[in-house]
Amino acid sequence: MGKDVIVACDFPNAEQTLAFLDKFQGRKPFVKIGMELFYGAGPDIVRQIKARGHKIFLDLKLHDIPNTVKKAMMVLRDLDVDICNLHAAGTIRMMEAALEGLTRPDGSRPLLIAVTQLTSTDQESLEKDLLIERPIDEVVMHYALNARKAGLDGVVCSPLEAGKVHDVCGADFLTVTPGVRFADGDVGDQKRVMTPAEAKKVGSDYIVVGRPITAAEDPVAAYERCVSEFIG
Ligand SMILES: O=C(O)c1cc(=O)[nH]c(=O)n1[C@@H]1O[C@H](COP(=O)(O)O)[C@@H](O)[C@H]1O
Repeated sequence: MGKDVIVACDFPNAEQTLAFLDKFQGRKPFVKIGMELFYGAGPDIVRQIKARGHKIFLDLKLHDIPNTVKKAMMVLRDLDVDICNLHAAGTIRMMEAALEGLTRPDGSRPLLIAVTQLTSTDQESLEKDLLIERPIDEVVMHYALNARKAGLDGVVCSPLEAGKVHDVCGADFLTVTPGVRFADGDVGDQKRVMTPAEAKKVGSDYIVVGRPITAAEDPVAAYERCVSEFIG
């Protein structure tokens, strides 16, 4: 899979999501289904969006004991999505168990990536709330290396860390990067942000963009702007 813009469809139900996707007419953006939509609409929304021809990143950020994560992944593998994720903080063993669960009997599986540190976390909250007294990019690299050791395909991180993750883990280790904002846009609750053009320069493989597209007056124009800045 090449570089792409993934649209975070953070809506509470199927109706709003499908009405949003209808605006794109012939185009089929790569879609992220996160907790809000999955909990609101259930697994059927994955099948519906897949049937419309979109690639899907199912962002449920699993984080539990290895056995529970493995069994949950065995359920998710039948949804036939393109990318799944979990929290790297769940340990290397948990990530290995997830990979076992996600692998189908014929050996095929969706890509699996691990969240390193959420893009809403900054150095201050890392130290004060999480009691991790290390530079945030060092923590991200450590978690990325753990994900690679477990056999995962890449990580979710800020575009600020994408270049270094590639240096440390290899050029083909995927960097899927939310925390993307236009230069003239609202940052909201994101802390570690870059523009789509900056994310391109530092070598992010995918950018994940939600509100700058979904809350725009013209979402299709906002999506096109992301594509032209990030892919050119
Ligand atoms: O795993 C994710 O997708 C994710 C990880 C992370 O560190 N930060 C992050 O923002 N996300 C998701 O990326 C999307 C970003 O949305 P916006 O902030 O609206 O662009 C949301 O759906 C988040 O759940």
